[in-house]
Amino acid sequence: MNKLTIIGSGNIGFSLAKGLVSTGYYRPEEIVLTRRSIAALEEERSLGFGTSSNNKEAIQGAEIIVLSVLPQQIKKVMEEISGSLSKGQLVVSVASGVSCQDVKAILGEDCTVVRAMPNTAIAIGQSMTCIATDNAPADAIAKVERIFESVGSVVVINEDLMTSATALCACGIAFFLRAIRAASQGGVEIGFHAHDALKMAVQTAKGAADLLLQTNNHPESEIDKVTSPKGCTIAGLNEMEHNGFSSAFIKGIKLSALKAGGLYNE
Ligand SMILES: NC(=O)C1=CN([C@@H]2O[C@H](COP(=O)(O)OP(=O)(O)OC[C@H]3O[C@@H](n4cnc5c(N)ncnc54)[C@H](OP(=O)(O)O)[C@@H]3O)[C@@H](O)[C@H]2O)C=CC1
Ligand SMILES: O=C(O)[C@@H]1CCC=N1
Repeated sequence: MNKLTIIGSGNIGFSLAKGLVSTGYYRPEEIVLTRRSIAALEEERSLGFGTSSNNKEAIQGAEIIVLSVLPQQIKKVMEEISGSLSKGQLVVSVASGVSCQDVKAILGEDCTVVRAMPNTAIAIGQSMTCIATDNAPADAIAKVERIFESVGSVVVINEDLMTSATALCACGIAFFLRAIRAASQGGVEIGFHAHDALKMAVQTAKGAADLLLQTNNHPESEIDKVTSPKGCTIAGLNEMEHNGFSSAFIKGIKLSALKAGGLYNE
């Protein structure tokens, strides 16, 4: 019997499955992944996962069902599986902008629903995942927490902050990746070959993140250590700020949060 069925083996569903297997939390044969076409699940099959294009069959006997389709696709999926759920099955939705109440409106008010908002670093066990629920029992939340803690860090938050979590953490991966790309492009302009510039930018970004994780210091206190008086760092930093660096980041995060909240009813 499978323990976990992931409906929607796309970017995040498949990443979640791979992450959970690579950290040893589940064995591949304990996870079933679905898509609308069985032919599209070849890679999943080759890795030993169960695969199916029949969502109703795929959820039979599963302890946990993860809904990992687009917000625009989830209604159809929920309507399809509604009525096939068994008592005690836990539903975890990773869909942006879909509330626990939206899920229960279709799957039934007595359904236990927990929302999770991971990011794609889940594939390598480095996700920042936010978890929320309206009224799932503590043991259900703890179960979901343990799963996502095996593939990164977890914060349990109020459900009304889930769209904000989407912007900061799930979309956030893309924002930091773009910042790294921009740094490497700057590196090329000042003399490095692209592959060296990218390697340097990536390791520098990793060092910055690890500094904060390991010291718990505020970013600005670490910045103070880099910015020599009349030096080149403060000159570059201030030039970036004059061009709206922090402002652009903040505005982007605010717009993403706004957009995330409206995806279900688009
Ligand atoms: N990508 C990310 O970084 C993150 C995404 N999310 C959320 O996760 C959800 C999935 O996003 P993402 O993985 O990027 O999207 P994808 O489009 O990559 O994945 C969705 C998957 O669902 C499958 N699918 C669609 N309809 C059905 C169906 N009826 N039955 C079974 N499978 C179906 C699609 O396959 P096919 O078309 O072959 O059926 C596809 O593989 C979204 O709600 C998103 O908001 C949350 C956090 C991060
Ligand atoms: O862009 C999106 O809508 C999804 C949700 C969070 C990350 N990717």
